[in-house]
Amino acid sequence: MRLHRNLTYAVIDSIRDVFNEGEYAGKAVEKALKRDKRWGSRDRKFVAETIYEIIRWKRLYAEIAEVKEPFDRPNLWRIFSVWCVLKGIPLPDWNQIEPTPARRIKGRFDELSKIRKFKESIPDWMDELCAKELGEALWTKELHALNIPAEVILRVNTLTNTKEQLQAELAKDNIETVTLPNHPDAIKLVERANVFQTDAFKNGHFEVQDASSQLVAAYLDVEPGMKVVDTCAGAGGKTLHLSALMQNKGQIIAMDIYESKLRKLKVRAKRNKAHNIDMRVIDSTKAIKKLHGKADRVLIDAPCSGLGVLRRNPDSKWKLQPEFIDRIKETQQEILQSYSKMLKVGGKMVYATCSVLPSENQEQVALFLASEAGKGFKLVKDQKKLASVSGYDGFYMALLEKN
Ligand SMILES: C[S@@+](CC[C@H](N)C(=O)[O-])C[C@H]1O[C@@H](n2cnc3c(N)ncnc32)[C@H](O)[C@@H]1O
Repeated sequence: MRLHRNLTYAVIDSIRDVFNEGEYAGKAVEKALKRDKRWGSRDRKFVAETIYEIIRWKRLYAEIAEVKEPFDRPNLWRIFSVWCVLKGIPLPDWNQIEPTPARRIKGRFDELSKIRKFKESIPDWMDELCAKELGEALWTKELHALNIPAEVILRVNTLTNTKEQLQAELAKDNIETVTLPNHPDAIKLVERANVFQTDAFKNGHFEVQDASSQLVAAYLDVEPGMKVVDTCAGAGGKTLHLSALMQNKGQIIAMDIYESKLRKLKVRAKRNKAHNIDMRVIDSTKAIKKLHGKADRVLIDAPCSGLGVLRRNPDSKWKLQPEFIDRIKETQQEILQSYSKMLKVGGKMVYATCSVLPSENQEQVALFLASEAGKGFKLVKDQKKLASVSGYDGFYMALLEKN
């Protein structure tokens, strides 16, 4: 493989923005890909994948390169050289690149690979917290799985087409897909492709959604005609799935504290031809009180650490802080206590997160059930999805019933 200067400069600028300026990886990649319209699909793939890889392995590469943050430009190039050598790419003879014997880099790699926090490239605090909660053996396996880039999985929008129709339509664009056992609405891309440019996407025939995430709406056991409150709807990944499961019948009230996210949901709902969704911003407790005892189903897709989705958000390893996790756990319990009141007697509620930490998952549910607000609720079932077991994102979901 021969490295191209312009593509490499785009990578260097992007990792600088993520590491030094706090830019989100997704945003940095988006910006990098806009730099040159002449780049072909292989160039774009190189830029996007290299940025994500260097972000994922930041600690390991920086340790090998013996550089410390904040990284100045020569240090970013040293990190890039480590990436090249470990990929088996000959270092080009450019003036930014110092001649470094590959032997030395490989030697440091072998040495550091004996220590999990370096081998898997993760901050000390995160490694310690997760090992404490999951146990050393399970965490070692899970962390390894969370460092494997996620495949692209789609959820067919059954309001507009069938899985077979979608597969055939994508095949015409040379996008090959396979179905996934136990995930009725999911198909997986055999090879990564920009699905957002397809007519199938523009016509609302699918959404990109991980297989574990697709289990959540189905877990709520909705039926057409019900009144369903999606309390932490965000941009509506699960709201849209609920709408399809309800065959566009009944009412979904999609709530969030951020209006900007609900605005994105509005655009997606239009594209998906999902017509049974009302959006409501939670700007005071009034919005919740109005719905006390009214919902057949309540979904709490709670804000969380996101430790189950590190495969697609590797920059979270560097952005997350332990204090944030402490705060978010308090929010999760407050949400459970308050939003559960919207459920009717006889109704069902799902509490879900994309975290693998028991303290955000089953322990939150246990705390809720033992509290005053949890009286009358019972746990029907729960599922802990681990990337190391399923190959998909880490998720938790609990189904509760109110008697
Ligand atoms: C895991 S994300 C939701 C993802 C979304 N359900 C989906 O499937 O695309 C959690 C959401 O909770 C929202 N949130 C945070 N605190 C909240 C609160 N106190 N009440 C309601 N929503 C909240 C966040 O803005 C975020 O959109």
